[in-house]
Amino acid sequence: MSESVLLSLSNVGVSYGPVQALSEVTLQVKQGEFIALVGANGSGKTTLLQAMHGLLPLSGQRVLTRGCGRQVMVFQRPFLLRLSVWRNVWLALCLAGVPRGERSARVDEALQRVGLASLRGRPARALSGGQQQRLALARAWSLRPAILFLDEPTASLDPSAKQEIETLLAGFKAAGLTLIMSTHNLGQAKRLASRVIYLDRGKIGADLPCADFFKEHGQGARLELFLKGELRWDL
Ligand SMILES: Nc1ncnc2c1ncn2[C@@H]1O[C@H](COP(=O)(O)OP(=O)(O)OP(=O)(O)O)[C@@H](O)[C@H]1O
Repeated sequence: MSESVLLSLSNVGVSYGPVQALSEVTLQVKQGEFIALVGANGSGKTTLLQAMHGLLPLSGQRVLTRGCGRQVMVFQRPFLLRLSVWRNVWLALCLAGVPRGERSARVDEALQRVGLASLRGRPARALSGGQQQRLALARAWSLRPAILFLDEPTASLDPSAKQEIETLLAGFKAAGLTLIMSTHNLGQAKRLASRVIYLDRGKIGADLPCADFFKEHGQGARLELFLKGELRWDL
């Protein structure tokens, strides 16, 4: 894996009025990593994704490496337009300024990749939840991002749709994409991620290679409880 840094945060804080959602966050994202963000409800995962993506005002420093490339975010519930599957991807390429001559081939390739080529003419909003998420991934993939942010991408899906999305994400990783995903599913983090960042009340509680994160010893007491599913909100 190349060690080139794409994005760094230095002593970053984010607050919503009186709520300090993130504080003292320092990290670097390297090319080709698959980072899972885990932590209890309200620990700051979505806020960190949005801060990394540049969607929120923050204190501290966020630096994108020059020439880092495009960043795209996929949400838990994809926002799809009242258009066909094919047009939803095509329009994203249009808005991103991809030259007209390249668009069709890129849409076709992306739909093929996620297994939706045969549904290209369907209204996007008539797809199942799993298919809609695959369409959101096709749209993201077609933009050829350098970094893909994913906010609980399988949270509302059934087990087989979850598995399909995991397979696609593993394929994205194998193709060299850098991925950063929040998840409540520790099994999913274990299966997909190369690195796990554990957020605890807005701060980084652990930032480890995946295999080290899931070792049963040497963790802080709160992380041990979190891993066992026994972390109470008031502890
Ligand atoms: N728009 C907002 N206005 C005020 N407070 C907010 C807002 N968004 C998030 N917060 C607060 O910021 C903190 C972090 O929230 P965030 O959604 O980032 O956590 P999370 O780890 O993604 O949670 P979950 O797992 O429940 O999705 C929480 O205390 C939350 O209530």
